[in-house]
Amino acid sequence: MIRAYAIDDVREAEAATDGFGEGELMQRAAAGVAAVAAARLDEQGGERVVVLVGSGDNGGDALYAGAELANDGRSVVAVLVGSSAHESGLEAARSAGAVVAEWRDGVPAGEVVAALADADLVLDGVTGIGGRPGLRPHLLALPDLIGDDAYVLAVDLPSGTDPAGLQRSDAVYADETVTFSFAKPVHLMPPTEPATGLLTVVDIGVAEPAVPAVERLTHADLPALWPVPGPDDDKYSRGVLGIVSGGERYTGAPLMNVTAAVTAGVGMVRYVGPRQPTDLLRSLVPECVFGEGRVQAWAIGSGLDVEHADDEQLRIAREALESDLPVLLDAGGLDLIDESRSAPTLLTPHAGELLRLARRLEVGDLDDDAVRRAPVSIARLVADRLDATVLLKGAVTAVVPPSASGLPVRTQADGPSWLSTAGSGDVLAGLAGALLAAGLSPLDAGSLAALVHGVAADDANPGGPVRAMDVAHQLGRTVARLLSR
Ligand SMILES: NC(=O)C1=CN([C@@H]2O[C@H](COP(=O)(O)OP(=O)(O)OC[C@H]3O[C@@H](n4cnc5c(N)ncnc54)[C@H](O)[C@@H]3O)[C@@H](O)[C@H]2O)[C@@H](O)CC1
Ligand SMILES: Nc1ncnc2c1ncn2[C@@H]1O[C@H](COP(=O)(O)OP(=O)(O)O)[C@@H](O)[C@H]1O
Repeated sequence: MIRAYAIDDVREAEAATDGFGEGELMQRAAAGVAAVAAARLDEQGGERVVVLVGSGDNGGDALYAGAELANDGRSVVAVLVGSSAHESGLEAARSAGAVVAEWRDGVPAGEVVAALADADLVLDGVTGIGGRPGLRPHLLALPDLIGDDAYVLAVDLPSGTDPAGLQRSDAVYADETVTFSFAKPVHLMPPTEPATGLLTVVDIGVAEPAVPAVERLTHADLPALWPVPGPDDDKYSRGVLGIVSGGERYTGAPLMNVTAAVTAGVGMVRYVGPRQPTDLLRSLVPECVFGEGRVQAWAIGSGLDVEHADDEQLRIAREALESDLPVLLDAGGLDLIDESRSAPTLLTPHAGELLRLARRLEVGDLDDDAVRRAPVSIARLVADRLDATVLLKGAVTAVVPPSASGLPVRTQADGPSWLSTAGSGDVLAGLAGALLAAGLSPLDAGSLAALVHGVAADDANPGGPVRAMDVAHQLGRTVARLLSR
């Protein structure tokens, strides 16, 4: 498990660390950054370094790291971009032979433009965990001034990104980010992770705070969470999943749901739907059984058009929502909920579905861009209103439990972009539903399903396009591979 901690808790942990007062932590941080920078320069055979220096301690780290690189004989230009700069760091960089330039406002001088264009490595120390989201107006041009061949190494976080990872903003996009002692939310959250690049954690001796704000499952977490059957299990004890999905119009969604659940090893699937998808399932997924019966969880809504749905589907879906069984609601099924349930509930919208749901629930005054700007915050508003866990799909999928649970957000970024293809959300719903039926909590079922779904997409066709049905067919082999690690 990768864990990231809220910024206030990070500050508290730093303040409680021995040596905090004497700037010792900054020296350790700078030494870690300099070591990574030197390694990357050696790998590329480069030696021209530009250090971007903001007004806070992040700029101090970058200056001391720049001083070490200059002492090692690299050519270093320190560009001061804030209203002030860390004094002793600046002194160290100057004494080591770094050239110091200023770009505090307006357009940069020619020497700054040339240094950025020619740099082999840009050390980004404009903002750290004390930064406000966004780049100052004069720095908006910065990303375009950095040469295409430069390796951008961010100190603690890519400048401009929201340290809490909640808001999307203008930012530097790094190839790699060196952070200290443990991850911060910015490195794992949907709007900010893409700017982080490779994440390298350097231990500077700060102890991990007690409670994480964000978690990420890794492959190594799967064996402890995956429901592996024992000799006393039968199909009922392993979990029966009821699926209400599809219709005469969307006949494919039930095929993806059911195939995914069956391939992932559910005890049994009972499908409820009209004639055509039922006939298709009878011939294509013979393991499936049909009609009502006892289940341990429901997955409702993939390819379900509530306005034109078959009466029996709607009746059973409504009864499921009133029951004390776990329910997953996907796609059209999200139209069926408007108040909290007493049983575990997992909602699996993509961004458009989340916006529609949030507007229907009137959780805030939301413009069209609201979910793109602050995805996890909107998911949280819905989670709190419905006392449900919201799994917001995307390149970085966030599984957001209600605040009252006290549980951290989980985010997963395991799938290739090839996974953004029609039907892949239906596969995820069947897979997560199978895990709910096996007794996992919405947070575990959602995050584990997102992990396996993403890894299976890559396993199905490494490095190339993948169709949703191939992801569904791959799930069992991927689970076996991860269990045998
Ligand atoms: N506190 C500690 O013990 C340690 C801190 N370290 C470093 O210190 C950093 C935190 O330092 P600070 O609290 O000074 O925070 P920052 O370095 O993020 O600087 C905050 C200052 O930057 C300016 N600023 C804020 N938002 C800005 C924006 N969007 N654009 C331009 N300038 C902006 C403001 O003047 C603000 O006061 C960490 O990220 C890490 O790099 C490390 O030295 C390790 C130890
Ligand atoms: N750029 C991306 N990289 C990786 N995975 C992605 C990306 N975009 C979307 N996904 C994943 O693809 C799936 C798409 O689901 P969804 O939009 O519901 O599709 P559908 O409704 O067609 O089944 C989700 O699991 C989502 O997390």
